[in-house]
Amino acid sequence: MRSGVRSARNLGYSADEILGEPIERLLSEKFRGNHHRNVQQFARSPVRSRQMDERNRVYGRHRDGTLIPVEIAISKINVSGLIEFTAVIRDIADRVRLMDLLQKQAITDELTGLPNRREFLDVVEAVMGADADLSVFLLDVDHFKKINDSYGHDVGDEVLRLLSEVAMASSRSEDIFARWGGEEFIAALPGVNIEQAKAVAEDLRARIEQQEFQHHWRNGKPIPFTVSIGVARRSSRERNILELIKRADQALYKAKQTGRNRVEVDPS
Ligand SMILES: Nc1nc2c(ncn2[C@@H]2O[C@H](COP(=O)(O)OP(=O)(O)OP(=O)(O)O)[C@@H](O)[C@H]2O)c(=O)[nH]1
Repeated sequence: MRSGVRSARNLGYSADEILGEPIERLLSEKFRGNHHRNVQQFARSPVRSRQMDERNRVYGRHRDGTLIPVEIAISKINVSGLIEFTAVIRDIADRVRLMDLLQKQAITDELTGLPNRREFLDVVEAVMGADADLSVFLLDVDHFKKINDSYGHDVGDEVLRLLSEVAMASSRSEDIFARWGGEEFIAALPGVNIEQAKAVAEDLRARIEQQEFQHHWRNGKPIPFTVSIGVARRSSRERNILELIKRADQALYKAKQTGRNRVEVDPS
């Protein structure tokens, strides 16, 4: 099919350059193959207009070769038995960028860059169906209020960021580590039994106590802090992530009650 393109400035062409060229030239390879069939289908269907937008992202090919997300509104009219098509192609790169950003912000904790509570629950619920081992731990900074009160809120924030870096550096790619809220963090360890989970938590607790990491405080002086951790393993057939977290929380409570800077395991 020859195009009657009037203007394709957003794809890098002037009207003179593109008028009469095959419209496939403006499509990415992925859509080129199916283009002819799609047009035929649309021509035969009773539908008179269609809109393709970011829900089923379509990409146009810019003259310089880059792909640009576009929205295409296509409609047809019957002119004395001849079907004519009109397509309006709109560059939606800015809109797509904004939507991607908003989507990312909705699932990310701003301070640490970790997944937030909602994202953690969504991701872990997806792996809850598997029958393999799954353990979680809840981690809480000890006397964090005192850190804020003694050094200021900014330093408190820095402690939270540092903690998330240390925990992320020691976690595996399949682990899900997230900010649960405030000074509480949570980890899901797929394929890990309770003894292994306890060892992972104990290792992290000890690394933090011994300050085995690089500091970047303003005056170079480390701020000593410790954490308490509660660990629980999914019992057989347990499918409710909140029940599992509740048991980890009870273990955490016990760790706090029995002196802090400890790892406690849920007995069930
Ligand atoms: N700097 C900073 N502080 C926070 C943030 N979120 C929560 N907090 C503070 O964390 C503190 C938590 O205090 P508490 O719940 O009393 O717990 P704690 O002082 O850590 O005591 P224990 O948990 O019993 O060891 C509060 O003072 C909150 O204001 C944050 O994002 N940044």
